[in-house]
Amino acid sequence: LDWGYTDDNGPSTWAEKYPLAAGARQSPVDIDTSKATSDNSLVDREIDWSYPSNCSYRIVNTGYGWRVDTYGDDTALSGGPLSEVYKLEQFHCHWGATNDEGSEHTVDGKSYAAELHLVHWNSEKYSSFKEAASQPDGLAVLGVFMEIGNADNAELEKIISLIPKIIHKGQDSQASFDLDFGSLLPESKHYWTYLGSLTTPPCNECVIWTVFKEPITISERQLEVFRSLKSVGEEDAIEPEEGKLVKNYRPPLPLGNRVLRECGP
Ligand SMILES: C[C@@H](NC(=O)c1ccc(Cl)c(S(N)(=O)=O)c1)c1ccccc1O
Ligand SMILES: [Zn+2]
Repeated sequence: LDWGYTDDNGPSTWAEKYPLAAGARQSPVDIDTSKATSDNSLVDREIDWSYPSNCSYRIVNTGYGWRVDTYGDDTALSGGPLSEVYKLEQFHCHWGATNDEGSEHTVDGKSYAAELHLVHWNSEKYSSFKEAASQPDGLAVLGVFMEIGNADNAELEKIISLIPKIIHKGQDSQASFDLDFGSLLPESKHYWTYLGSLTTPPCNECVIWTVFKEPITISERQLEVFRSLKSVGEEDAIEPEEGKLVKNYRPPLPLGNRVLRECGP
């Protein structure tokens, strides 16, 4: 892998091959709640999403984690910090080796056990995800913190049940049952928003970030299934314990002189 999350190819090395990673508008960031400013325009235009509950989808092991590719036809995200309507392209997750780390954004220095990212692109202004990913307002990502709870997350369970089929990099599975993406979001619509980047190479500075304040819960067992994924292909003959994707999060970068806005207490 030319980049990854180990000591020799991890976040501190990315700028060597991906110069954008050293930019001034990088993600994730530590959310310093004392720096967040309320903005009435955010309150007036409530963030709104519509995901049909009968979406078919494909889950793939990209070597960096699992990713669910949606066929975003009748999906829509608008309002809040967004001036146009964005379509859902894919969603994926970041996690750590232990439960006290794993999220990418942190809140006053606190990490959550994992973080879900729903990646949307500005289909009103641009003609493809790829084109949008080269524009400053091209992508809109919803970030959802995940904390350990006793209950399994029922919607995530449908994804988790497919992971044993995609243990190795490059494997994918077409899901047969429906997934209600909306149920992966917290009840409260309160969030922080700022301008940032992809948190993975090539780290394009093209993302309007919206990070929900309220976490959803995931069980320890479910998180362990994530950590059973491998970053290498089936043909890479290595020891059974090697190549496990026990962590795939980028630590926070400086907010710098960017504005951090919030909607809701
Ligand atoms: C390849 C790698 N990155 C993406 O897929 C990706 C694409 C666009 C965006 Cl905007 C983001 S992000 N993290 O800024 O929301 C991540 C990846 C990471 C983790 C799990 C699976 C996986 O495939
Ligand atoms: Zn992500």
